[in-house]
Amino acid sequence: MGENSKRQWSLSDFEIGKPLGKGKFGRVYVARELKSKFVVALKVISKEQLEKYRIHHQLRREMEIQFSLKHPNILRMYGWFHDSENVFLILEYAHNGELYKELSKKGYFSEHQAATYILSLTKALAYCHEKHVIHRDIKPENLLLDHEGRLKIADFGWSVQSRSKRHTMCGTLDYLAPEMVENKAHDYAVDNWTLGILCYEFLYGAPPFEAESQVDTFKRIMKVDLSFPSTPYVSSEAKHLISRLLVKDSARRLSLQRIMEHPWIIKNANPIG
Ligand SMILES: O=C(O)Cn1ncc2ncnc(NCCc3cnc(NC(=O)Nc4cccc(Cl)c4)s3)c21
Repeated sequence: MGENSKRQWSLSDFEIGKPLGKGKFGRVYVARELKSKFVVALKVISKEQLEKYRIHHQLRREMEIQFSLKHPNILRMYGWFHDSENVFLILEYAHNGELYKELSKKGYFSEHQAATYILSLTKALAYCHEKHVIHRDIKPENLLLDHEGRLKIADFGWSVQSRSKRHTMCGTLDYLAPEMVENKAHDYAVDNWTLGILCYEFLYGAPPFEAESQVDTFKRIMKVDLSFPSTPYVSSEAKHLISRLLVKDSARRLSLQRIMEHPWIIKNANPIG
């Protein structure tokens, strides 16, 4: 598929399979490219919705970003095409679906599994930051698993698309760093904060500042009101890493490089996760 990514695609090049899921702006199907038999995910986005919500520029920005990113832990976008009604994104197929379904099923992950996912995310974010791409909206809904269970950031380019089924209809605050919640200019370090949130959620099954109302979540984030339940058992190294990421002063959060070298990651993560 890679060598053809420049050619003009059309729907007749594909055999459409089962629907994978539906977002607010369209559905995703498994599809097979007829000549190469290559299996992809095809995201169908209605042009009417793009116009209605005036988000075609966001889609274009996402496409530019996704085309320049090639990393084992970032879901590939191989190409796109359109017809009179829809825009179609030709995406890498993540056979094992959404990570958060795996998290809901298991309740919480082992330290080995959590550390492996955090290491994959950290490597993907370090790659994005090298390419000056920040804040890729990393929450469990935007994380997919390939056929080998390898984590893929499937960034939807913006939060509304994130189908946050597990929270109230509008985007959840749980993953937002203080400077974002306060709507301050944010920099790369917001992703480091979110890694702390995800590490906590992978190990305990819920994000650290979850609360009944958005106002209470906001207060807990601004206070960095962090506490560790006594169960499930979590090692002190894991708690140390989380405490070094959920730091209000963005300049004092552990850098991506230091996360990769942290004892908990070195001890627990599968290096080829
Ligand atoms: O389908 C599922 O529920 C889960 N699932 N399961 C397996 C699987 N394998 C691959 N992809 C999946 N899902 C699509 C992932 C996306 C990546 N990039 C996107 N970009 C986007 O939607 N952009 C976009 C849309 C509408 C407006 C605008 Cl402005 C931008 S969607 C998969």
